Amino acid sequence: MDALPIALTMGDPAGIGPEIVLKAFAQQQRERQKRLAGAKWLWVGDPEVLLWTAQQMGLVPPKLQRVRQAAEVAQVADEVLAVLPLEACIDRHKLAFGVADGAHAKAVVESIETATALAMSGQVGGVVTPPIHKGVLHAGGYRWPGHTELLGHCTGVTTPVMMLAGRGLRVVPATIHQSIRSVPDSLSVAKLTQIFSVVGHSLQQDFGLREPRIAICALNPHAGEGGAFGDEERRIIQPAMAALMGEVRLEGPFPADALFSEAARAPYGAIICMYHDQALIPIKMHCFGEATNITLGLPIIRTSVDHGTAYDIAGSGRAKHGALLIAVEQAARMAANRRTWQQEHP
Ligand SMILES: NC(=O)C1=CN([C@@H]2O[C@H](COP(=O)(O)OP(=O)(O)OC[C@H]3O[C@@H](n4cnc5c(N)ncnc54)[C@H](O)[C@@H]3O)[C@@H](O)[C@H]2O)C=CC1
Ligand SMILES: NCC(=O)COP(=O)(O)O
Repeated sequence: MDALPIALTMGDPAGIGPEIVLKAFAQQQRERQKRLAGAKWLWVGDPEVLLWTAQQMGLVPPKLQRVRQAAEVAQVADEVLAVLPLEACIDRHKLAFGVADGAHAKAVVESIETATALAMSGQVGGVVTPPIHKGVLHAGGYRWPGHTELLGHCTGVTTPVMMLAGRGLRVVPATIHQSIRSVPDSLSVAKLTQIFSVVGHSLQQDFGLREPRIAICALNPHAGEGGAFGDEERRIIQPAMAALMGEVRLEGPFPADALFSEAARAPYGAIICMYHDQALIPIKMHCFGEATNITLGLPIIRTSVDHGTAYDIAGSGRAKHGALLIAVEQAARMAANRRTWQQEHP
């Protein structure tokens, strides 16, 4: 068993996050012996949210034990969920499933910041984040569109990189939460070079691939067809690839529509895409509910589910929790891989 617990953040209290934590923790307990890492969980959030969710949904309320620091988790019994409460609270009398409420943003952000600080100081092995609602953060006055950008801020990393991985496919959007209109202007040689380098390093360090090959998607249809409709491939993507020649095995830029057949993608450890949907549509078609959202390039391990807050089904009991269990296992596996890598590359 990993000595360090995995921190789970609170996520959006009005979405399906608390429900999938309750269901996943119960399953994790039932299958404790066979589950990969067996790391203990530390839920960082307002305990009232879990109790309220269980009560509203008629679920057996979990046994919770409040702790003041991560080191206490080792003493918490296996069948009990350790909880690190926040300073900011959620008003359970105003909490309603499926309602985006900017008043929750402070606690949502504090949970992520606290868990990240625990990981930065080596008190937890990684951070797993149930979904947040980006509109809630925005309404609460926060400028980060999502976890990825907030985690970059908390860890002092200027280019945090999003990856979604599942059933043998790993995709990376080079641009994330921004308008499609703004995508071409925000691609630069420097930015892509940084992302390509982060992905190459992470495939070795976190995923244990020795000499990963990485496919790069073009931005334009048919990779611009020799400049007939778009020249970002020639002006930006190719020079970024050239800058890493001999360091990272990059191939492309390929027309994106041709890359996602099983045969085309088979040789690659990851496919780097130029914008959010170019990456996320194929992975969600491939294995929605089983993929993990991972932030690369951070000094800590962070994984998440591949889905959002699902307000449309929050409170109905229909939320599937499999992606959360997979995300926890992925975090534990990455932490182990990273430790091995660091021992071999002091
Ligand atoms: N990791 C994160 O924090 C993520 C947050 N989001 C945020 O979530 C909010 C809602 O996003 P949507 O685009 O509506 O995507 P969504 O993933 O929340 O929902 C899309 C569809 O999938 C269903 N679904 C999602 N998760 C499910 C589960 N575990 N079990 C059963 N059905 C499930 C929903 O009911 C809905 O029909 C947005 O604010 C978005 O930004 C979206 C993706 C990831
Ligand atoms: N579409 C993925 C997503 O929105 C998750 O973003 P993040 O909160 O992990 O940055």
